[in-house]
Amino acid sequence: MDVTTAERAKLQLYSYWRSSCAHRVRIALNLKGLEYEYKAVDLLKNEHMSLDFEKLNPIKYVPALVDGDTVIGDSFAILLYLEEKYPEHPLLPKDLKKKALNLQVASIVGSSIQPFQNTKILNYIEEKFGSNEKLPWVQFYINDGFEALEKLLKGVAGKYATGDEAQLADVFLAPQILSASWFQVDLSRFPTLALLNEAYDQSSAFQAALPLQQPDAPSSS
Ligand SMILES: N[C@@H](CCC(=O)N[C@@H](CS)C(=O)NCC(=O)O)C(=O)O
Repeated sequence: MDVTTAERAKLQLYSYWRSSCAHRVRIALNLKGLEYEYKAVDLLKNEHMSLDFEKLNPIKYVPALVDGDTVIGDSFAILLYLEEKYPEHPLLPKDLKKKALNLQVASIVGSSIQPFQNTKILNYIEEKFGSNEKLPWVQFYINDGFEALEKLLKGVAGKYATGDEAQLADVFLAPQILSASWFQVDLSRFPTLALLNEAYDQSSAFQAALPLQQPDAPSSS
């Protein structure tokens, strides 16, 4: 379905600058050339726990997307929605094998890496086992996931993860590789991922989605 410019103006993204899940959606919106209103949700002030935010996403996580009368919580659901409604710059290739690979990469990041580095779980680890256990915990899950991703993408990746266009896999990988650096993960162990990261650094759609470029990032407040 083609969508008019007036309808596009309705997009609102509830985001937190440092959230890797919101970062995914920002990249996709930029790749698709969709304008959106940035609605900052301060996780440090627990704004995601408010009753107002709960109406947007009952599980109380960012991101959430509002498109007219459609409200979607969860980055995966948002990305698949955007993909169907706004087909420009497709994130999923027609080739079934490549499509499955994109979904597999997205799922590894979204289900087998990122949930283990979430604030909620890190607070729990700290409370139960002490603050020293947090970093090795996160590093274990990132390294474990990155080993799988490296095996999957080695020899398959082009400029981007599954070819020469940025697709869903890249939308998930770029924020995860960035947050791995926050947790001092050594990317040189993963040469394919390191090369992809260089491509992300050179893309304006990826650059504009970076945490420090967001209106709620500390340097811009
Ligand atoms: N599966 C969800 C996960 C969302 C999620 O974990 N969001 C994080 C930021 S990346 C969050 O809101 N964390 C708040 C908390 O842990 O309390 C998605 O992909 O949107």
